Amino acid sequence: MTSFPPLKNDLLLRAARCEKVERIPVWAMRQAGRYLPEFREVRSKHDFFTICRTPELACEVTMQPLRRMDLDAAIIFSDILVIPQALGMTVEMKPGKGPTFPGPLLLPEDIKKLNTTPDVTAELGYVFEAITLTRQKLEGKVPLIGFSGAPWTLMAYMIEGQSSSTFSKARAWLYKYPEESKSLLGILTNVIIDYLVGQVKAGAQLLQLFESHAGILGAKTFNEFSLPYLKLIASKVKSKLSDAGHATVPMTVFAKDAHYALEDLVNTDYDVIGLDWTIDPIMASKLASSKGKALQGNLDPAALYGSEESIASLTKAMVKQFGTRGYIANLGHGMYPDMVPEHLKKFVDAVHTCSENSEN
Ligand SMILES: Cc1c2[nH]c(c1CCC(=O)O)Cc1[nH]c(c(CCC(=O)O)c1C)Cc1[nH]c(c(CCC(=O)O)c1C)Cc1[nH]c(c(CCC(=O)O)c1C)C2
Repeated sequence: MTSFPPLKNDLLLRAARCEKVERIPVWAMRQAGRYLPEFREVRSKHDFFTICRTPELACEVTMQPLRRMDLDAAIIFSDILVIPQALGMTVEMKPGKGPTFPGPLLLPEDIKKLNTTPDVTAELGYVFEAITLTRQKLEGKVPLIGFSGAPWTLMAYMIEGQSSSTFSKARAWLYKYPEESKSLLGILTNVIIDYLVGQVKAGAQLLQLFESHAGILGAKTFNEFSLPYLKLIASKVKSKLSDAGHATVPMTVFAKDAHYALEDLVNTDYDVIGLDWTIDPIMASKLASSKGKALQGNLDPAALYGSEESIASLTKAMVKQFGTRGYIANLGHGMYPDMVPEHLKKFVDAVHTCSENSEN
């Protein structure tokens, strides 16, 4: 096992375990990326997936936001779509269009064309290397978050072939081919489990699952095609790490727009439930605290388009609603590319100022 510099700021990990904190930890989804001029500079010289596949470049862009603001976590620079690539699919990142699959899954027979049991270290070892390098480079400043897309969200892109407001092709599979859909979700689940275990062994200190397209499912389809796989991932990642004699790490599930599933998610093995901005903090806090779960979120990212004064007052109001125990401040979704870094800094500073010395 690689040894790393000791962690100097463990606020995120303590909050994730609902332990006492001196102040509330804060980070932002998509904190590394296109809204930062220094990222655009790197991106102007390299293809998106080349950055992901080159540990020095991935490490550099992971560190960029930390140089600008007092974030309490780093998140490894990568993308959820590296898993479809590991299964043998081609994914291109087209500027202005986002991810594109030239050969999406059209019919269940296409599943047979996938490499359904990839050697995760051979295919995704570059992510593990980037994590190990970044842990060294962080020098224990803050914890490093690893992540993966959740099975349904990955399946949605693999069938749709690109982003979509309805993902109607992917949703059609759930009704036309329910059994084949479950078999694809099972294939993805197995790969995700090994991928996340590998990330922890490489140095990730918390794991986040992005079920970014939970909102296009309903309560019934979520219960059938998302929740069972999310549950399996949390329990298996933890048991596999324990069986390997490795310490487990806290796990966060972010099922965007799955307001209908909050109670179910609180009853899983995830330690932290990520909330989008449509969820009422007080209602969510009552649910989560009764089960000893932490919450993460949930300022509307669009609030960062407002004035610095309004960012500070909205942040203060949000922190007051969530309380200080078992809470990680974040946005309710990722940064948008046209945002100004100074406004994210204002959000981060506002969390610090209004939560310092909070005792509970
Ligand atoms: C965690 C993460 C992701 N992508 C990137 C990161 C690392 C950066 C960070 O968080 O700091 C870099 C990351 N990923 C991408 C970019 C921009 C690409 C470029 O530079 O051209 C960056 C910086 C490309 C990408 N990749 C994806 C999209 C969204 C497409 C859609 O709207 O449907 C896009 C635009 C898929 C994707 N990728 C990711 C998600 C889950 C989070 C979310 O819901 O936003 C999703 C859905 C996760």
